[in-house]
Amino acid sequence: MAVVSRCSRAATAATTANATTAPTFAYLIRSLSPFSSSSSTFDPQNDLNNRNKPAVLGTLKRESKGRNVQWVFLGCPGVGKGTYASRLSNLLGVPHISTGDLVRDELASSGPLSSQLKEIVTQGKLVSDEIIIDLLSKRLEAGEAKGESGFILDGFPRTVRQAEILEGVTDIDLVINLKLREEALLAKCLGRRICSECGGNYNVACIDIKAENGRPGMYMAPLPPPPQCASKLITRPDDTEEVVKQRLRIYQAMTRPVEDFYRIRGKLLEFDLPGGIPESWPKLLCALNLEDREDKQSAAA
Ligand SMILES: Nc1ncnc2c1ncn2[C@@H]1O[C@H](COP(=O)(O)OP(=O)(O)O)[C@@H](O)[C@H]1O
Repeated sequence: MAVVSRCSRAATAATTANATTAPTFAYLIRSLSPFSSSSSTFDPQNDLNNRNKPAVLGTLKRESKGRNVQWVFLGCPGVGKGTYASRLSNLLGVPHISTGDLVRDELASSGPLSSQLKEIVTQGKLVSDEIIIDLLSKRLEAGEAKGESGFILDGFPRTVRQAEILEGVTDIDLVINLKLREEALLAKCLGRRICSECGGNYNVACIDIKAENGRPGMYMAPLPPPPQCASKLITRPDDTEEVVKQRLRIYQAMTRPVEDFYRIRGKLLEFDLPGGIPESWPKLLCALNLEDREDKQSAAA
């Protein structure tokens, strides 16, 4: 996909040349986390504000000029964080890092954490900050080794504590808060399907909310799999009605406050999804002052 930036702060960051922030960030997120061996008694205020933060952040902020984007996606389960984060990642050439995917990879690996994680995830609960930061640090370190720079985070931070840790180690440029009408969220989660072979994400739900009491209707077409994937579809074990409702409750309790965390720092971009990908993608690009030339060309063809 080709990208043209039209002058927002966010888009400017997107198109500037790469620099060397990623190594520092992966190292810092591990070393500043409350669980690193160098920090035995953690008090977020003391540790981040007084002890570690000023020195390392000074270095990081100097180095971060002219780097790739460092964005975060927030939003309820089923809103489409993965879909839009992945599209922006292709457009901007930065990695899309989903902590939900990291957890699922760890589960699939049958490593030492997997039985513990399985119980937490299938109950719709949050994994501990310790485990999630460890998984994220490893992913960032692997990315650094491949020369990655910048990121679009999806699913992290999910608690104010995670947001404080992240804010202590790097400058997040922008937090995109995706919002979708509540009646669509459950149906979207229940309609999610993954191809067990290629990992492609599809959705069999057809959302058709009629206009009512002055509220406009909303239509979201299904995203069907291509024929070669159709017989290999699986459903995430945590996408059952009971577990999705629990995840939505946990989002309200634990993640909603993260929106305020970024709102008061002037980093939150609220984006109400108007419908499915064909309506929402161009509007999201417009809100970000970005343009997807290839998408436009294929639409015009
Ligand atoms: N930042 C995080 N903190 C704690 N747990 C997480 C985090 N990210 C992912 N998880 C775990 O992985 C599960 C799946 O995450 P994700 O794919 O992002 O789901 P959702 O569709 O609910 O946004 C979560 O329900 C949670 O158990």
